Amino acid sequence: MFGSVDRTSHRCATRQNKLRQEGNYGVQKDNMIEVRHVSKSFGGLKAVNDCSLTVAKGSITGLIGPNGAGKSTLFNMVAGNLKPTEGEIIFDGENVTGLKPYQLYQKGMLRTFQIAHEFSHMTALENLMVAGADQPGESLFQSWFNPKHVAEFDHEIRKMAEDVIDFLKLGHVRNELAGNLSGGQKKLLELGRTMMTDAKAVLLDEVAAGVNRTLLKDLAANIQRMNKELGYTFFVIEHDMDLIAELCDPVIVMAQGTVIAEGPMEEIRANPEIIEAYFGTAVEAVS
Ligand SMILES: Nc1ncnc2c1ncn2[C@@H]1O[C@H](COP(=O)(O)OP(=O)(O)OP(=O)(O)O)[C@@H](O)[C@H]1O
Repeated sequence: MFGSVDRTSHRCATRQNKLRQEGNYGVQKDNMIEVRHVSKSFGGLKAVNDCSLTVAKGSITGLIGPNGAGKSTLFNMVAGNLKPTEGEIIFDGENVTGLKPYQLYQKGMLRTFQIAHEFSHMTALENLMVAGADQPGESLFQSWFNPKHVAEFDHEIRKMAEDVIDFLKLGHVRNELAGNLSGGQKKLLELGRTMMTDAKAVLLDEVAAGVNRTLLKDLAANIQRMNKELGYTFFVIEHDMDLIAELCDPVIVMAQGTVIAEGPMEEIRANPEIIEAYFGTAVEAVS
C-alpha cells in the first residue's frame, strides 16, 4: 500500500546520487529521440513535410530555421501536443507517436515553456517540492494514512529540492515567493522543476525569451552542467543564435517543413545555402 513512498525514496536517492556524481556522460551513439518521415498538415498546408531527424543521447541538440519553417509544429509533435499526419516518433527506443504529453512525461520526456509556469504564491523551494511530489505513480493520498511515511516523503523531497536549489545557485532566493523572481530566475526555477523528476530528455522551448544577458549566462551554464554532470539530453528550439552557438552541437536547420542541414554551428553559419534559406537571397557566407 505504501509502495509509493518507497518508490519516492528510491527516486530521491537516485537523483541525489546523480546530483553528486562527477563526470561526463558525453554524447552516446544511440538516439534519445528519432523523428522518422514525419509530416503535419493543417488543411491544405503541409507545415512539416517528410521530416526526419535524431537527437543523440547525452547531446544538446538545437533546432533553428526561419519563421514558418515548421520548428514549433515539429516540436509540438515530439512533445505530444500535436499528432503527426504521417510518420513516427521514437523516444528512447519506443514508438511514442500520438502519445499525450502526460504519457510522455511518465516516460521521462519533459518540456519547458517560453513563458515559465511557476506557482507565484509559493516560495522557490516549495515550487520545486511540488514538482517532486507531483510524480506519476506517487500516491500522496495513500501516504497520508501513515504519518511516518508522510514525514519520510516530505524529508526526502525537501532534501532533493535543497540539492537542486544549491545546484542552480538559487540559494539566495530559496524562500522568496516565485512570483517575485525575475524572468531569468523563473526560467532557472523551471529548469530546477525538471530536475525534480526522472526526466531523460528535456525539450527547451525558447528558453532565452525574456531573460537578461547576465542570467542567460547562468541559464546556459546550468543547462551545460545538467548535460555534462547529470546526463540530461536536451532538444532546444531557440531564436537566440548566440545561445544556440554556445550550447548546441549539433544544430539542425529546418526550412519549408523539412531538415535542410545539420552540423556544428560554425559550419551552419558559414553555409551560404542556409543563409539564403534564412534571408531569401544568396548572400556571402560569414565566418
Ligand atoms: N494550428 C495551425 N493551423 C494552421 N496553420 C498552422 C498552425 N500552426 C502552424 N501553422 C502554419 O504552419 C507553418 C509552420 O509554422 P511553425 O509555427 O511550425 O513555424 P516555426 O518555424 O515555428 O516559425 P516561428 O519561428 O515563426 O515560430 C506556418 O506557415 C504556420 O502558419
